Amino acid sequence: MHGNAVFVECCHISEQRSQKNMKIWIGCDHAGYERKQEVIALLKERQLEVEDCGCDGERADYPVIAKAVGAAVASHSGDMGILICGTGIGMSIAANKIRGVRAALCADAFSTKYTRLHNDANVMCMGARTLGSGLALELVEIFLDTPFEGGRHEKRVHMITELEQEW
Ligand SMILES: O=C(CO)[C@H](O)[C@H](O)[C@H](O)COP(=O)(O)O
Repeated sequence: MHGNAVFVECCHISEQRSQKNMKIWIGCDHAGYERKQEVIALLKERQLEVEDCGCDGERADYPVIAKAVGAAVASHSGDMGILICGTGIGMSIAANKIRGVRAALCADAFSTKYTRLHNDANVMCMGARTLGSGLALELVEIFLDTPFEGGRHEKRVHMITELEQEW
């Protein structure tokens, strides 16, 4: 195999490996419970390791769940989080308060792809009352399958990390 092809192949294999080793931390409030069950089924179909941080269908306050998922993602480098509430907004506001979390509200394919490519988002937030099941599951696939592009975006993501130390 040509040197460059070997490199590309190795990157591909290591990407697959890191997907296999990666854990997905998932959580929802009462509004997102049913959608969360669908997303968990998809993740298991993809043989990903999933940790459910609640709730179990009972009424729940989204900051509590956002904290559980956000703290887990922030302390396990390479892992990712999925948070679902009514709109996804409360979850994203709360999760982004945690140092190391880059949570993105995902409601369309383009933004979902680019928040991985450009922002290296590590938590995706979705609204169960705003997105249908088909689109939500498609967005999960896009989020998981899109790598961070690096390059000029590295510096900007680093600047976000610096902001976390400053304020
Ligand atoms: O936080 C939210 C809005 O940003 C979520 O959509 C919650 O799920 C919503 O606020 C829950 O509302 P409910 O009337 O208590 O079901």
